[in-house]
Amino acid sequence: MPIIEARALSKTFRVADKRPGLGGTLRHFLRRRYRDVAAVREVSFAITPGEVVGFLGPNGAGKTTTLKMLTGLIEPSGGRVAVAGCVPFRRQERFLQQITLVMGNRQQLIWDLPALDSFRVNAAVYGIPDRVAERRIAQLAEMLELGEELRRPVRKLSLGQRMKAELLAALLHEPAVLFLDEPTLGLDVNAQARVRDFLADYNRRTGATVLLTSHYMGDITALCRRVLLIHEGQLFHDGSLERLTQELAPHREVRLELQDLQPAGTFEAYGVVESHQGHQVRLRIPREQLTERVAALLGRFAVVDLEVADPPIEQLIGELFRREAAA
Ligand SMILES: Nc1ncnc2c1ncn2[C@@H]1O[C@H](COP(=O)(O)OP(=O)(O)OP(=O)(O)O)[C@@H](O)[C@H]1O
Repeated sequence: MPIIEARALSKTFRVADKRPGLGGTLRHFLRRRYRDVAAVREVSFAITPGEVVGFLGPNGAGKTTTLKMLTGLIEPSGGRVAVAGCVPFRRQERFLQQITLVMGNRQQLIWDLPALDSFRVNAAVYGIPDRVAERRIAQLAEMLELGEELRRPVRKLSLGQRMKAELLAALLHEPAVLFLDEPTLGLDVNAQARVRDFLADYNRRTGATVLLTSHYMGDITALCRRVLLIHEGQLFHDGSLERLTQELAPHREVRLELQDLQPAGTFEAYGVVESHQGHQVRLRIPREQLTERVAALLGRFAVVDLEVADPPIEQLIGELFRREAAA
């Protein structure tokens, strides 16, 4: 039984079609014109309990709008959606008790108070008894490596500490479903890694379901076996990141470090030469010919180092959408 299910889920926003300047404002005032923006178009997917799913797509693809429909913040224009057996937009208590939404660019903690005070407010809102709340705060604080910081006003915390405190606040009611929109936004590499480790650990310990958007591919590769890729409001891919990489890049990249210099043109027979400078060579080789070509390279040249990699997924997705836009 899926815990999140979307069927032909759609959202169209009606936006004012106003020309710039005073003239435009006056004209709009006298004769209002609107146009429809189809932010999400017939998106369908099902997520089973315990899955950690990445939600990818370029800016404006419709990720946040989808998350808002899944959490009941906005009403779908079409289709059906169910989360934890509830219709999100009804915002029933039973639903709110089972979900949480964390947005990297918004905060729910009270700026001038210590995070601990905000946690107590949250605990009261969710009807969590004091002793239970204290125990959960202690447990989550340990997992998140938070301590004395929680007694300082939130405004005095670093971005990374604040984000971890936000996560703690969002998880206090032990939701079964976590919707995370850019949870590592703006964090430095170390803080990103800590938030990531925490999420992986939390999922392992509690079996919570996670749907996560991130511009940092590192988050997605570290956490998600499955990814949904959305583009211009439509679902483009639903499956493993590996399969997405294979679909987008039917080749792999081979990087060689040679012992001896070789003349230009030497490697054209082995693949598409992306660069050849001094002892370093980068080749694109079709996946199905990889073993045979690498064996041939190793047989023919003195190779000091060899690395086989997939092209970066950001690059592949970027290329794909540029190709689509040009078509
Ligand atoms: N309240 C709104 N009113 C009108 N249009 C909106 C509204 N919210 C979103 N849109 C439009 O819907 C489309 C999808 O936006 P959305 O914020 O869901 O994208 P996103 O994938 O989350 O992008 P990003 O990665 O930049 O956050 C965009 O064209 C956006 O301008």
